[in-house]
Amino acid sequence: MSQRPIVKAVGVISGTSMDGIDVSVVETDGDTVVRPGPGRTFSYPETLRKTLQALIAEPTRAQSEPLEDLEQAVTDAHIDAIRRFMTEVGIPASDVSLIGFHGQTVYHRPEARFTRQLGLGERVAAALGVDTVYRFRHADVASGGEGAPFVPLYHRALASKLAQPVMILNLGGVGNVTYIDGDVVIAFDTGPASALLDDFILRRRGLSFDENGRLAASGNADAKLVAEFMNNPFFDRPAPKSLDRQDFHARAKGVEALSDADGAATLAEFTIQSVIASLRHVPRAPQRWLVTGGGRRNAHFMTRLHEELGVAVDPVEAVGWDGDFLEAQAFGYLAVRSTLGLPLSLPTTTGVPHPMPGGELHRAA
Ligand SMILES: Nc1ncnc2c1ncn2[C@@H]1O[C@H](COP(=O)(O)OP(=O)(O)OP(=O)(O)O)[C@@H](O)[C@H]1O
Ligand SMILES: CC(=O)N[C@H]1[C@@H]2OC[C@@H](O2)[C@@H](O)[C@@H]1O[C@H](C)C(=O)O
Repeated sequence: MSQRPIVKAVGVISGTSMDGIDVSVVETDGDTVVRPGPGRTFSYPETLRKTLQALIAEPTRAQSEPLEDLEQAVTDAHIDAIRRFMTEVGIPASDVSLIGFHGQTVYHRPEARFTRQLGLGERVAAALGVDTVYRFRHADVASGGEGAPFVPLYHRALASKLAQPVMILNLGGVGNVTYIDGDVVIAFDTGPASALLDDFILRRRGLSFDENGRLAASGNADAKLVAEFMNNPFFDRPAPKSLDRQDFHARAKGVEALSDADGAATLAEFTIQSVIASLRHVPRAPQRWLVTGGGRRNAHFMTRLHEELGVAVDPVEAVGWDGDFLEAQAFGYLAVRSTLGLPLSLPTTTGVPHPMPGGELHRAA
């Protein structure tokens, strides 16, 4: 039995896809007890989303401009999302002990000990009257860690009763895996998930993603180009390792010569092969993969993964989790861990020298 009190924490994140602000809630002791609640996604105002998309395409600006107005606007969009969430699911602020506020990643360069998430924790705490934890990744990066992925300890808590080893795969803008086998937790970013494909479909068709992977499934992947993409030292680099959303964009230009369908098929295959390459960095091949993030809705990804891996590949809903809100819940869970001084990351999840606490707490008053 856990000795720690169980509290209600709201977690909020906008991922690298910038497709919306995800808010969810978890009741937890910050350790082994995790009871996920409902979640909601709220879109950024269109102009704000466009501003952010333009910003991440210009790494020098994302790295060094002060971006004060933008950071306020991003924060206010999150505050609005949390307010709407609490109203819609009927949880008053007075019932919430803590908010875990991830913010919006706009630039991530752990090798330079730098990661940037736009978001003002003190503004959230003051506006909502709830203690708020933010800046989750900073202590990790400052001590030489990758600063990502951070969801693995939440995966571990959720997966404690599943047959192991099990692999949890998040297909967001960037892909990441968590390998869990008892006390062994190995995590790392795998490569692009939907980011390259999303940007390609937007350029070619004016659509924000390839619904159900239909276009990719209708084309033929260019094997030579896929092999070229995969001929990248990143895939042999031992874990832990992490990526910026834009890391593969410059190298993926070869698809421009292809038709819409073949280009989509080629980029999708790059994602699949980069996921398969993750097996190079785990001790045993898991007999089950659980897929979370928006990419689990891409039927072409799921079919190809199953064909290549030859084992069960299921959306996380197969074990009762909600693949739209695991990341939001994770930052609620990590906020509680932060206030307890418990580690948020491990040498095997981010490469930190020792299990690393982190996050900064802003009191509501
Ligand atoms: N029905 C669908 N068919 C195909 N792809 C989909 C579908 N629904 C969502 N996606 C993909 O999922 C992406 C969003 O996934 P998700 O919300 O998990 O990303 P994120 O959390 O922003 O990213 P990250 O985990 O990298 O921070 C979309 O950009 C889209 O490419
Ligand atoms: C720096 C950053 O925001 N990284 C994201 C991104 O999106 C997926 C992958 O790359 C993962 O490493 C991370 O997000 C999740 C929430 C994580 O930290 O686990």
